[in-house]
Amino acid sequence: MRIVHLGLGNFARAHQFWYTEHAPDAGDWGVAAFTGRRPDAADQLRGQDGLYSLITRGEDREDIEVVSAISALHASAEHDAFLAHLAHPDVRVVTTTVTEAGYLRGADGGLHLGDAAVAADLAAVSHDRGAAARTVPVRLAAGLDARRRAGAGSLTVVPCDNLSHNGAVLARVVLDAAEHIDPALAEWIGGSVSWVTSMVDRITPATTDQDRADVAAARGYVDASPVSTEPFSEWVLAGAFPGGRPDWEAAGALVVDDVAPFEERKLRMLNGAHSLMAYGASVRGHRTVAEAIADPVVRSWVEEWWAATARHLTVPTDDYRAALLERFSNARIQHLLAQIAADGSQKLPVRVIPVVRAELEARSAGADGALRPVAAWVQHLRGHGAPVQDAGLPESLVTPASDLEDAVTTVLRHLAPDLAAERAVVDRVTTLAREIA
Ligand SMILES: NC(=O)c1ccc[n+]([C@@H]2O[C@H](COP(=O)([O-])OP(=O)(O)OC[C@H]3O[C@@H](n4cnc5c(N)ncnc54)[C@H](O)[C@@H]3O)[C@@H](O)[C@H]2O)c1
Ligand SMILES: O=P(O)(O)OC[C@@H](O)[C@@H](O)[C@H](O)[C@H](O)CO
Repeated sequence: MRIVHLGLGNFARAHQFWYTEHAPDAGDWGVAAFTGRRPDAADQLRGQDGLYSLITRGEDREDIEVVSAISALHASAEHDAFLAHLAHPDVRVVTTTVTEAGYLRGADGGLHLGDAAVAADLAAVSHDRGAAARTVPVRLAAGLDARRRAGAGSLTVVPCDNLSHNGAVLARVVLDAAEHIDPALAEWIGGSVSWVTSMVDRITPATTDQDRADVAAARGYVDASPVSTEPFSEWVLAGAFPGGRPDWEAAGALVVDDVAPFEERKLRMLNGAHSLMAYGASVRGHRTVAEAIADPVVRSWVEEWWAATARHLTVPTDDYRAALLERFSNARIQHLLAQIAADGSQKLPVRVIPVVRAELEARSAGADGALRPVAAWVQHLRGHGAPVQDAGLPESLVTPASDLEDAVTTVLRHLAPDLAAERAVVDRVTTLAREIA
């Protein structure tokens, strides 16, 4: 085993594990996969030796393949096993898919020291290096400490969540944790750990009973935990791998000097449109992305959002937009808006607000395409459409004011205080919110 993965979810199984499976040197690697929080995913896959069926659903054909990249399965609570893997010199790469919320950043981008779980983990690990830690930044810092003490050598960490500059983001929170535990650990990490930034893309919904039934019907075996995904897949990485890596490029990954232009386009155009639909289209009674994009009103909102984002990107967007429309319209992918709606407080500030600012700066009259996702989020927080699931939501936004304009002001104050002070912006968001619900 030479890769350790944190956050055994569907996306890792459709994406990073798939690339590892299809690398020509796959046999030299193998993944020790840990769940992010609950043990369920490991329990389910243990019953089938880590094997699972990947269903690729295109508009007009479906394929099923069995992926065998997982070599060991662990629940997140198996902290001793995590420390042992990280202390082993064979392990060269750590990957993560723990959602945006799992990085536990504070307002300044550093580790959220005020978070109760972070504080408890730091206290425990500072006192006893082997103590169980639950939060990702402290788990990783503790694992790196085990590696340092074992003299197991350098390591590369590759975050695979939808976050801009995810390598730097993860480095910062882990280094903050390390500094707190032992400044010498932070110094060792600075010299021995490489943080790779990666842009990941493959639409992968949660598993349904239909997925299980489809595998049983097509293959004649029971898979408790298949994954269904789309044919499209992209992985763009930048950074050093001093200890080596699978030949992911041979499986289609792209290694570049700068991920930023790919990342910005994807996060804004794809994930931004997803967020807009999750909040705005669920209010109109739609359940899935395919249903939402088939609604001409929603489609016009998405087109307007794309036009706003495209005006401020440095890479071409025409083909990308056309491909996105096709991907969103793939009705065989049952991507639930309620799933995408989670954790908006982590997403809007990075996906939507920069576009709002750029639009307001560039076009003094109106910026509806960029402001609509904010208006839709306000209505979501007020109880319209998909249910709110957002552990990081600040107290002030849990129950926004019943008066719409007051709610808009409160939300804007949180997202961009300067904009909350601009009458024209508050009025426009209020009008757009009224049109949505
Ligand atoms: N599903 C997709 O289409 C897709 C595509 C690109 C990127 N991603 C990225 O992958 C992430 C996971 O998506 P998924 O489809 O695998 O979801 P999933 O629900 O199947 O898995 C989520 C994983 O994250 C872990 N997790 C959740 N919150 C955590 C926390 N606070 N701390 C530690 N671990 C935590 C869970 O335990 C689980 O292992 C997304 O949030 C996104 O950043 C997903
Ligand atoms: O939780 P998010 O918003 O980061 O992601 C939800 C979906 O937009 C996301 O999973 C996309 O399907 C994915 O990013 C496609 O590559």
